[in-house]
Amino acid sequence: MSEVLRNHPHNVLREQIATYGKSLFDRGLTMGSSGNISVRLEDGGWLMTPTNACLGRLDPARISLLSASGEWLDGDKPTKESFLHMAMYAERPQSGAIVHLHSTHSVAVSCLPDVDHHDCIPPLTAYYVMRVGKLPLVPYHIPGDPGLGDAVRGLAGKHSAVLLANHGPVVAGKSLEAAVYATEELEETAKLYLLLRGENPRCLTAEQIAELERTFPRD
Ligand SMILES: O=C(CO)COP(=O)(O)O
Ligand SMILES: [Zn+2]
Repeated sequence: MSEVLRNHPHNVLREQIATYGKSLFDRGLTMGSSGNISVRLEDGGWLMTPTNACLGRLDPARISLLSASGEWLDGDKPTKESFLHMAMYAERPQSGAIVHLHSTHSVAVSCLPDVDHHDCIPPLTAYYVMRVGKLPLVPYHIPGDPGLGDAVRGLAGKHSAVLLANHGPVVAGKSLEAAVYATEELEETAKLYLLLRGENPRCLTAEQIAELERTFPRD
């Protein structure tokens, strides 16, 4: 590899995507070749995980490079949900990274018949409110369906995270670290929600939520 390529600023981001992907996969937060990760670049393009890649075994050099218009420039063929990521970024100029997983408890919630489509998980803990907030449900689409982009477009301006019905979460963050933290918080709160179903848990009050939003504003 030439010195120019070795020192390319994208390389740090490529390594980060592979490191976080492995961490998520190793902890069972997504299985097989499910899930995808993207990071927005300064020139308006993106790095995205390749389609059918295992997040636990990403080769940084083969991560897909897309132009600002979504054209595949380099690396392996990008995720079939690149348009979904791009739709979310278009609504969220403040977001620098997006993580989509098939994390078990979040997927379980996405399959429940009686979830509130405007907000699938109640405000059980402070960190859930701080990192995720309200979580709308996106109606079921086949993976890779361009209709997913349209469905997300209407929601992503107001929400940094959405839950795809019978599928899984898509979570945006200021940085890749922030998107990963929010995805982890969502998964843990989905687990708590399932543990507490039928127990009539005490949720945070509107005042407690307002205090958190004042003290720890989400991007
Ligand atoms: O989770 C996935 C589809 O919903 C994975 O798809 P890709 O392998 O194309 O990224
Ligand atoms: Zn998926």
